[in-house]
Formats: sequence, structure tokens, C-alpha cells
Amino acid sequence: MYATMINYWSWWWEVDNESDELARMLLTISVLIFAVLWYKWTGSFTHNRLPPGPFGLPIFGYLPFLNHQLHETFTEMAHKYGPIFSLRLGSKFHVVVNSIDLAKVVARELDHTFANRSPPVTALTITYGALDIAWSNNNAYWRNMRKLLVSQVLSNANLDACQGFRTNEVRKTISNVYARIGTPVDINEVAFDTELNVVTSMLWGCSSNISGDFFRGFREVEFKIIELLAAPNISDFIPMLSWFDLQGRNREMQKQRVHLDRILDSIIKDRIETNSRKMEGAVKEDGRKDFLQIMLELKDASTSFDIVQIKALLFDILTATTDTASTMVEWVMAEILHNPDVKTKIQEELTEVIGMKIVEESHLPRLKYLDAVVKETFRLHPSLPLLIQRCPDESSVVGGYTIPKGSIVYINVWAIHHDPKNWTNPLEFRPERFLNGKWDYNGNNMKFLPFGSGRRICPGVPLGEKMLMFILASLLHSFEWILPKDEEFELSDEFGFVTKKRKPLVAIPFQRLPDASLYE
Ligand code: HEM
Repeated sequence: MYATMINYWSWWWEVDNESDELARMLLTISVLIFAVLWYKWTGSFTHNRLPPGPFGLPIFGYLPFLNHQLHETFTEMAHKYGPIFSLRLGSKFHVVVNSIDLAKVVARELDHTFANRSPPVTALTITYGALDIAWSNNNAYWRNMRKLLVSQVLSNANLDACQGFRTNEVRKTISNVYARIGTPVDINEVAFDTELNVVTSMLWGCSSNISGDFFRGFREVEFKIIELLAAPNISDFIPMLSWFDLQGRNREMQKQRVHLDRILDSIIKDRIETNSRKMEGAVKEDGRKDFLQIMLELKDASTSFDIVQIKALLFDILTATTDTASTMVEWVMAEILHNPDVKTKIQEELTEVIGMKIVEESHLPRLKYLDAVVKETFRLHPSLPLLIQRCPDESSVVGGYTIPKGSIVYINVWAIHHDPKNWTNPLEFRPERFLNGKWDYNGNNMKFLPFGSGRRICPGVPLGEKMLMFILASLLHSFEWILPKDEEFELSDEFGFVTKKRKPLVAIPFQRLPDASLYE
């Protein structure tokens, strides 16, 4: 290269003496060094290209321009800026990924890099400093807690052993709804209470002296917590202001934690006292220990596991099980009541598979059409439309753009589920799309991610799916449902950590099975 350059110079820079020769040589070397540096600089510039996105104001970034319906706003922004875009909110750099190819890069190919979380201030407060699973970073603690949940609560063996709890609670729900026949029923409330009773039976069994009354009000506490988790908080965007808690969000979350602590502390205290009196209760007749007992024994055996961690884990399981599933029961019922043909097809399937008897869990795998209706509802109304934000532990490249370490990254499942490139007539409710048996909740097909994908995928799929199908099949087989007269019916949603129906679904049940003794 040196020789070529010397040749190029020589046609206009004739060398007459030694100093000219030296000057030309120095110039050539300098130009070469400059070229290498330029190449490196422009190369690194290309690699550091940040995803496109809107400009914002100094200090606040794009914060003042964001609409509360974040899933819809982000989807509109993707139409403008492309499948990956970025925005600065306060001092935090956010990236939103909106296509199946890029979601695959984040959640599968670079899963390990993107496996941390970036908990909001309120999440840190309610989880005792991210001691739970959902907000914990990708580290040994998270792996152990997740393993504990999966092996002790969500294993096939435990789910089979707890079938009796689920059947009892669903039967109780049917009989409670029967007592309210002909009157308006809040569907979310019914589903929430059923889920809560099932999960508490699994966690600390029927042996606890804590009565159902104790949980009265738990739904309100949980709703408030979920609302606060997604409420925009200036403390998250401008961390140096977090000390002032300008919007009072963290103070409000602290209040909710006092309620939660009161409930969890008394359950744990009750069990510790029972254990110390060596009463039977803690151990089931078949020798199986419930989850609380297992955790307390772990605590006694290890110095690194304590009561606060037990509470954080219980909090995760209680909220993860109840709010998501009850919201989905409500959405599915709303779509069914909105689509009379779908309702007729479900009822025909229920009658064919179950007859005029009561639903048993063993019937569920044969309810193919209902399963397709649930999946189509998950497509249109994913409970966590942006999943839980991920945070890369090193800078990396996605779709040709650099995602700096520590960015907050959203996978916009809502956009993917509503994209006409992925789904024909995406706004239509057409359960038939899911009848070919190809779809599951395991996050392998990036077109359909209601439970996420990769190492952060929801571990509760087996229980969540079972409970959803059991409650829905039972409500729809035991009752005919109609909407209250003159009630305006609509299907709009309200963005939140869990995205709910804006207007709660209220419907009136009527007896459907001829044998009244099936409702007792
Ligand atoms: C219909 C019911 C449910 C739905 C729709 C649902 C949905 C989700 C979604 C979308 C995520 C975020 C995944 C991600 O960030 O990629 C998640 C996380 C999680 N879910 Fe579920 N879930 C349900 C039921 C359950 C149940 C029954 C449990 C436990 C008993 C559970 C425990 C968790 C936990 C612990 C996480 C955090 C996982 C982690 O960060 O490692 N979920 N869930």
C-alpha cells in the first residue's frame, strides 16, 4: 500500500532532494495512520448506531409525550420508526422490540445477555428489594428460587397431588354462583376468589387456621399493587429525585406492603407455632408437605434463606396466579358473550364431551374448541402486553443497532399478536386459527408469546392453563350467561402491568344442567 501511494504522489510531487523524500514519506505514513484511525472510528460508529426513535426534551426525554396506553402507543411508534426503536425517558434509555425476528434475538439468541430485570422503585419495595423471582436478576439466587417453585409447586407430581384442591374450589365456586342465579355477577371477582383459594390450598394447605375472611380485601390490595407497579414514576426515570418520591407512589406501595406483611406474617407465624407444638396439621395425611412447610424447613437448615425471602416468594406466587388468570377468565367470557356463534360451538362441545354432568379435570384435554378460544383471547388480549422488561448486562447488537448495557428493553407482544404480517385479519376474533393443534404456550413460536419466551418465560404455564380451562369450562357448562339489559358492552382495555378490561364484565347466570343436585 505504501508503494502504491508513493506512486500516486509522484505524478504531482516530484522528489528533488532528500528532505522532499523524507517529507513525502512522513506524509504517506501519516495518511495511512489517519486512514486506519478513520476506518476504525467510522466502523465503531456504525456498530454504535442506536435504534431510531423520537427526540425528547432535555432532562425529561420523551416522557411528557407518552400516552397511558403504552402497548398501543409503542405499536404506533413501531409503524413510524420500524421494528426496533428507542426512546429516552428521563435519564433511562428504553428500547422496544416489535417483530418476531427481533423478539427471537432478544429472548432466544441473546437470552443470557438480556436476562436481567430493571425493577421500578415500587417493585423493589413490594418484593423486599427484588428477593422474589420476577424482579430478581439472572443470578444464582434467581435460579434457586425458580427451581424451588418449579420442583415443589409446579411439578407434574405436585399438580396431580393437588387435583383435589382444584376440584373442591371450583365446585364451591359453582355452588356460590348458583346461589346468585338471575342476578349480576362480577366475573373477575368469581375467578379471582377461585384462583386464590386454589393457590393458598397448594401453598399452605387447609391445615392453616387462617380463615377465608382473613383474605377479604386481599383482591383490593393486590389490584392496588399491580396498578402501582405500572404507574409512571418520576423516581424511576430520574433516579436522583427518587429520594423525594414526588408522586408519592413509593409511600403508597409501602402502605400496601404493610397490608401484605400483616397477611403473610400471620400465616407464617401460625405455621411456626403449629410446628413448635408438634401438631399434626403441618404434614398432610399422605406425608406430603405443603410449600410453606418445605420453605420453613429450608430456612431452618440454611443460614442463607430467611423469612423475608419466603414472603417475597409467596407474594410472587399469589399475585402471579390470581390476577393474570382472573383477568383472562374475564376476557374469554367477554369475547364469548360478544360472539354468539362461538358460544354455541363451545356449548355443543361441552355437551358432547361431558354430557349433562359436572366438569372434571379429566375432560379438559378433549375441549379442543374451548382451548382454541382461550388461545385466540390470549392473542388479542395478552395479559402482559410488553412482558416484564429485560435489561442487558452488556452492550449488544440487535437488528444492526446497538443496545447499550443497562437499557430497559420491552418485547411488544401486543404488536406481534396484532401484526397483519403474522396473522390474517388480526383484529377479528377467530378461534379456528388455533384448531390445527400446532400451538402451545412454550414460547417456541415467536408469533404467539402470551407467557413470554426464553429463560424468563412464565414458569406457571401448567397450573395457569389448567386453572383457566377448568374455571371456564365449569362456568360455561353449569350456567347459561346473559348480559344485563341496557348495559353498554365494550371490549376496550386499560394498560397496566396486567392489562385488564376497562369496564369490568358483569353477567347474569342461569341454571343450565337439569339436575339441581349438581350445584350443591
Ligand atoms: C393465566 C395465567 C398466567 C399468565 C397469563 C402469566 C403470564 C406471565 C408472563 C407474560 C410473564 C413474564 C414473562 C417474561 O417476562 O418473559 C410471567 C412471569 C412469571 N410468572 Fe406467570 N402467568 C400466569 C400464571 C402464573 C402462575 C400460576 C405462576 C406460579 C405459580 C406464575 C409465576 C410467574 C413467575 C414467578 C414469573 C417470573 C418469571 C421470571 O422472571 O423468571 N405465573 N407470567
